[in-house]
Amino acid sequence: MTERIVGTERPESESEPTAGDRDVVLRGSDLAKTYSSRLPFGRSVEVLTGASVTIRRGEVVGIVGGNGSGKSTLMKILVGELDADEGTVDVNGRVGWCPQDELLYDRLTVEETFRLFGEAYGMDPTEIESARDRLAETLDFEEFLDYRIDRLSGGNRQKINLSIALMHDPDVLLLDEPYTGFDWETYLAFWDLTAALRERGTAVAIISHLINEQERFDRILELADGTLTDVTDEGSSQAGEEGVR
Ligand SMILES: Nc1ncnc2c1ncn2[C@@H]1O[C@H](COP(=O)(O)OP(=O)(O)OP(=O)(O)O)[C@@H](O)[C@H]1O
Repeated sequence: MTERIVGTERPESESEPTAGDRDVVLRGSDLAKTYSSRLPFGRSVEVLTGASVTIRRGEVVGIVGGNGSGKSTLMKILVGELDADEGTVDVNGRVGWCPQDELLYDRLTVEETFRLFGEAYGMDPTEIESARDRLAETLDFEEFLDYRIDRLSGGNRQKINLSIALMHDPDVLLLDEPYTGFDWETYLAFWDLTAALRERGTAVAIISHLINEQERFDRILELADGTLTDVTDEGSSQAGEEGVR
């Protein structure tokens, strides 16, 4: 089971945090994960073998890797949805999480969806309304607020999925393939939103196959063979090989 340390308290044995450490909002250290087969002669899948990642306030980090390299597994461990076999996750602040598979309920309207998740986050009705209206304006879904989720297009569902992860103003936002299905204008609006979050000190980690504009990221990490490597300066040489374009 992953050891999760939430908040600013650190084990007594560790030395005082440095100024750089105080900016750390999320840290995964030496994470290992193998999916065991339930079948007697089935194959186990060793996905993470000691992956470490540190995410600091106000940075935008891209996480790339081939299909099946373990990006979603890593994200699920970082947000606490899945336990690692080994390693620790250290969280300092509120986490927002936008998974690849939407967490939306088909029969609710967009408005009801905001209310449901807002209440779960402990927000009051005024805070919920103002977050909803701000995000609806930025991502341009104001006209769909009274639509049921199952009546929305894929791109609009994805906008709501992203907004739900954002509405409680998290300190670190983890996004798994966030712009799949976005049209170009929404893609640009997404980056405006990310720039505004970054400006406010929110950290944003984005899993994507498609990193076609590297300058939008402060760092790019590649997940391969179970570990993460910083490839920020060699991104272009990875093109075509690992999906960094
Ligand atoms: N619940 C599970 N049980 C068994 N194996 C799993 C499970 N979830 C994922 N896997 C396997 O673990 C490996 C990593 O999967 P994961 O979804 O984390 O990769 P990914 O990099 O996010 O892939 P993609 O880019 O295709 O979305 C894959 O081989 C996958 O088949």
